[in-house]
Amino acid sequence: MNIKGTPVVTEMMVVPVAGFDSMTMTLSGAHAPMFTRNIVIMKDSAGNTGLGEVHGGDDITKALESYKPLIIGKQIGDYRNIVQAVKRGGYLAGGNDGEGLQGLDLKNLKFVVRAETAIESALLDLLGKFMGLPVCSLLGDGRQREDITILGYLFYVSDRTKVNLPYIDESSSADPWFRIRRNVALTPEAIVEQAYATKERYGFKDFKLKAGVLEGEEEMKAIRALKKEFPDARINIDPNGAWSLNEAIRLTKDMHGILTYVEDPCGPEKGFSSREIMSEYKMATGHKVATNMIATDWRQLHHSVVSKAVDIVLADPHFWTMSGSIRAGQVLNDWGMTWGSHSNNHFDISLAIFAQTAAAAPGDITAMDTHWIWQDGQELCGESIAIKDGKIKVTDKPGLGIEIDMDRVLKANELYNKMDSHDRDDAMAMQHLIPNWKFDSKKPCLVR
Ligand SMILES: O=C([O-])C(=O)C[C@H](O)[C@@H](O)C(=O)[O-]
Ligand SMILES: [Mg+2]
Repeated sequence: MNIKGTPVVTEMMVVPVAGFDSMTMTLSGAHAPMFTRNIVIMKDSAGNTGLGEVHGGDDITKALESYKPLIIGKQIGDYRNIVQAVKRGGYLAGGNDGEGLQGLDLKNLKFVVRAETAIESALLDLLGKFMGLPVCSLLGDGRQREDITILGYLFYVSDRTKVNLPYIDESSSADPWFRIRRNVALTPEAIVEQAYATKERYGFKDFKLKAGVLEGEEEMKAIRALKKEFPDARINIDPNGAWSLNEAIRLTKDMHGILTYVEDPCGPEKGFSSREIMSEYKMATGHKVATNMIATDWRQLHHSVVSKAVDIVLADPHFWTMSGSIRAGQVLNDWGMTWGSHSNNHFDISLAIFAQTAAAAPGDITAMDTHWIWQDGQELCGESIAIKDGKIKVTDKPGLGIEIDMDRVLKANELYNKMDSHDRDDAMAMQHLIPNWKFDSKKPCLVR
C-alpha cells in the first residue's frame, strides 16, 4: 500500500553506548562497572530526529543494523507496517526464550528483549514531532494521565573496594544520593539510608527492594525497617523467583500491611511450573503478586491469567514493544488486573519511552520501576526528564519530548568501545568477589 503525505526516513544510526553502574546485586550476581545500551537515531525528510533505546549487546546492535533496509525511505506514517516488517524479517526474529524461564539467565535476556521497540520509539518520536503531539497521544486510546508515579528502586550493593574492577566512586559528590549510591549497602540501615536519599532527591513515596541477595529473613528485616520509617509507602520485594514455595509463604505470610505486593517470589519446583507455584503462593498467602518473569509475552500472559498466578503484570515496553505493552495494559485493565513496568539499567531515552507508555496505559496502574536513579547524571539528551515528588510529569512537547546531545552520545560510545565484552554478565563481577561463583536460580547470590 502506498501511503502519501508523511515525511520519509532518510537516515538511521545505531549507536551502542555504555554508562557507569554500581555493584548492585540480584539473584544473577552483581552488576558490572559498566552497562550497555543501543541507541537508535533516525532522521526524516521534514528535518526531525527520532530516538529509540533498547538493551545493549552485540546481537541487538546487529539486529538493529539489519533492520535498516526495511526502514530507510519508508514513510513515518506507515510505522505500524514498518515495525511489522522488522518483526518478521529482522535478525532476531523467531528467537524467544529467556527471562520467563524464571532463571533470569541474562545470556537469554536478548531473546526476551524486542529490539524493534527502539525502531517503534524512533518512528513514533518522528510522527509525534510531525503531528505536534506527544507519543502517548498516538498509543492505544491516547493519553490517560498527566503524571506517572515512579517507585524508588533500592538495591543491595556489594563492596566495590573488595574487587579489582573499575567501579566509579562518587563519595565526594555534593548530592546525598550520588554520595551513597556506589557504596556498599548490605544491611537494613543501609537500605533505609538509600530510601531517604532517593526520597530527598526524587520525592519517592513508594519503594521496591531487589531481593535474592541475602537470606530471605535478612531481606524481610530490611522491608520491616523501610515500613517503620515510611509507614505510608507502598513497598514490594522482588527476589526473581529465588524462594521455594514454602520459604516464600513462611517469609511473607505475616507481612500483610507491610508488603503491598510481592514480585516473582517463587519459580518452578518439583515438576510444577512457575505459574502453578505462584498461583499456589497467591492462594496460600492472599498477597497480590506481580511479575516480569512469567508473563513476558502473550502466550505466557494467557497461562498466567488462566492459572490465576499474578495480579500485576510489569509489561516493560522493551519486552513487549510500546504498542504491545499498551495492548496488554488495556486487556489487564478490562480484566481487573494491573499494569506496571519492569526495567533494567537505562539512559534517559528509555526513561522517556517508559513515561510515554505509562501515560497511555489505562486504569489504576502501579508505580513504575526504573533503574535510572542509578544512572542519573549520565544523560544522553539535552534537557532531561526529571523525577520530582516521586513523579514524572508527562511532557506536552511533541514526540518523546527530548532532544539528543551528540557529544554525550559519542562519549558514551567511546566508553562502550573501550569495553572487552558488550553483553551483560552478572557472574563476572561476582566471581571477583567469590571465586568460582555460579548462578543458582534457587540461591540468593551472596548465600554460597
Ligand atoms: O524487576 C526485575 O525483575 C528486574 O528489575 C530484573 C532486572 O534484571 C534487574 O534486577 C537488573 O537489571 O538487575
Ligand atoms: Mg521483577
